[in-house]
Amino acid sequence: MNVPYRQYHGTGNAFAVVEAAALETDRAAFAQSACAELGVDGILFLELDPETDPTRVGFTLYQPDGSTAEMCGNGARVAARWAHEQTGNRKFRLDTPAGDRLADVDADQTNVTVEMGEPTFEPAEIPVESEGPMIEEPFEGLTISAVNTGVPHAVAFLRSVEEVALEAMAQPIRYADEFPAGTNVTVAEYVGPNEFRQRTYERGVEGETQSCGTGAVAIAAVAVRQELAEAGTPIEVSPPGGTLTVTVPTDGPATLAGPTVFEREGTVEFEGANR
Ligand SMILES: N[C@@H](CCC[C@H](N)C(=O)O)C(=O)O
Repeated sequence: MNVPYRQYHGTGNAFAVVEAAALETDRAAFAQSACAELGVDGILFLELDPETDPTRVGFTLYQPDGSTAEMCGNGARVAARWAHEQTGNRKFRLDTPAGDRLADVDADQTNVTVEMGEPTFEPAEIPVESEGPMIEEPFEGLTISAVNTGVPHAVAFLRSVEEVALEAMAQPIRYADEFPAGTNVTVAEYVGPNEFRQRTYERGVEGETQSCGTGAVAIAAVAVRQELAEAGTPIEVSPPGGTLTVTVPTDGPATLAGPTVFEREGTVEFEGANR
């Protein structure tokens, strides 16, 4: 069968959007082959419910290794952009495995802001095996803080993120027994007040991506907690693929904002059947 897709990226984090009804079975196998064929970091299966206000969008992300993730910051921004193109609306409620997330598409039709939920440092909610919040602890050669921003991140602040061998540094942490669900590994560099550089090794992609939205929020959440950035004010986080703006209030959900880009549309051949 041929599965239609539309491809986008959010600051370099690339996704193919497939309407949920187009493929209801064998999604893991489809994601494994389609991500490799299209060169994307995930397949977003999206389902619109135009009867609701704001319009509800069912959101499921399958990753290149066939796993699903509870949340994806850039994927959520791409999902809202796609939903805007389908409906003309600008406000959406994304129904993700991590919970409902409100998303707003700017009048420019490309910039999207998503509510990301409240970052948590509670070990059981990350999950990480630790007696208390894991903050600035020596772990597998880095000093890490563990936080869940919809998905788990181990965040390490470094003098510079540019030259480091990220995959080699990240893998022992990503697969450590202390993280029973695995973890994304994000390194951060302080550039100036409320400004950081980012690189992230992503679980599920099993490599570095050009951008990671939950990782940007994780950096901002740790920075606010460590008083390296100010709560409730815009924090600029720059992964290799662009710049994201994050806010982390003292109470309430963090937000993630940034550009989205439509790249192409087409069909992917798949040997499975839509049963
Ligand atoms: N790229 C995403 C994060 C996707 C999920 C992650 N790989 C995981 O398995 O936890 C983002 O923009 O947040």
